[in-house]
Amino acid sequence: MRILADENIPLLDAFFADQGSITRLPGRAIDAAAMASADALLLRSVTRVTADMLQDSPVRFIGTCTIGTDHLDLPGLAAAGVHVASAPGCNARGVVEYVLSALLTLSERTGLDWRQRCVGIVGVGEVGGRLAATLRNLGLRVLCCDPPRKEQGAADMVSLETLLAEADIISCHVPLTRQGSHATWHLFNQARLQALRPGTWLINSSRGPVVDNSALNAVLTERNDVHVVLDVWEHEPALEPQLVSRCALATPHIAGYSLDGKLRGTEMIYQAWCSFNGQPVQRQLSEFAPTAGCNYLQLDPGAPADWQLSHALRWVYDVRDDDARLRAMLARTADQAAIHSGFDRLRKDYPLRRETPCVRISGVERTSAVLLKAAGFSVLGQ
Ligand SMILES: NC(=O)C1=CN([C@@H]2O[C@H](COP(=O)(O)OP(=O)(O)OC[C@H]3O[C@@H](n4cnc5c(N)ncnc54)[C@H](O)[C@@H]3O)[C@@H](O)[C@H]2O)C=CC1
Ligand SMILES: O=C(O)C(=O)[C@H](O)COP(=O)(O)O
Repeated sequence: MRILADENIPLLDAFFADQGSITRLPGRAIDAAAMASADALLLRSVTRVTADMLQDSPVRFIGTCTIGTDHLDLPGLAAAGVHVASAPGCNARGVVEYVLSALLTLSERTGLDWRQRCVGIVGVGEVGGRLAATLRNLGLRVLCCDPPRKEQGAADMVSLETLLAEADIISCHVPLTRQGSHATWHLFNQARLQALRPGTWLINSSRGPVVDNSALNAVLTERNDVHVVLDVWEHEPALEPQLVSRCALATPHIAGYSLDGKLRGTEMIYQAWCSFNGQPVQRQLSEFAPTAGCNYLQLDPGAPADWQLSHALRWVYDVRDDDARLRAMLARTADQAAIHSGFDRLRKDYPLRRETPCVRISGVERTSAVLLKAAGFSVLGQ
């Protein structure tokens, strides 16, 4: 069995070494020629695969260790008899922590308390659903917009127009789709961007083309009341430096880049591989990776509960660091080829980041403990 894999998949050998010979390539270098001599592909989000690209290839299994699948032509691959597996929800908690950190940062910069604002969530699946639950636990008013789920009977959904009219903060968690009645390509087009309420915070950590980037750039030229956070870009790894400079926070598609999320993605694809090949699952992530519950944060017991929450969220993940790294890269070059490689380098050399569930916090009062638990922390001794 010849396995062709993205070099950025962690624990490849631990899970797959005895399943065949593994060839590693940068994800963007995995092309039709490379696929022609592989039986299986293990990918992340940067490798596009269509049925046409596999015409000369024996590939029958594709596993993408990511939530998103828009890089794969799912109908074409299914028609060609290629089995595709993805990793739903693998890094959803990381994205939630990214959004919480962005809210905290915008709150500090604008002086507006994020916990007093109304949040509109567009796309209420693995990420959006967890974000909505966390924010509601923290006492925020949350509006949810998910027309496909509404059609399936989900209650309490609002239209996008209602959400645009009522939400102070909009966070986008839809898949990128280009066809069908709920296509999300340019869901945030010029008209909707212009219709944002004064002072709106708009966060996109789904896929770049969900927001029309050129329309956004134009709208931000006219309006400085809207605060935009972008983790994903319409033409990434290409970036429009002017748009970056107009964003309140700008990061290189790392919202879900917790170590836990990446490792979970590899394990889920290993499980799908075993199922596809009719073989038992013989390995588990816990054999190879440090388990949750290993980090401790000591908070000042006398500090106010809101401070404890902010401090703990910052300690888990601080979006300002990723924003600073992207801006520093852009300050060094205006050359697009260098920007492409700089963008990918920031992702490849991403610092270690662990998710909240592996954090235990000691030394807090009861009010703080309630708040911290609502945000997803386990609180020692409570
Ligand atoms: N920036 C990053 O690092 C990451 C980005 N993502 C992106 O986030 C997306 C969402 O992730 P999940 O929540 O796990 O996916 P999911 O599939 O669990 O949920 C997506 C939700 O969006 C809804 N939806 C589809 N079309 C819609 C529309 N037109 N308007 C409103 N809702 C619509 C679906 O019904 C579904 O409930 C992924 O597809 C991926 O592209 C995911 C993980 C990490
Ligand atoms: O899971 C997804 O969907 C994502 O967007 C991933 O976090 C992207 O990671 P890479 O595949 O680009 O490493």
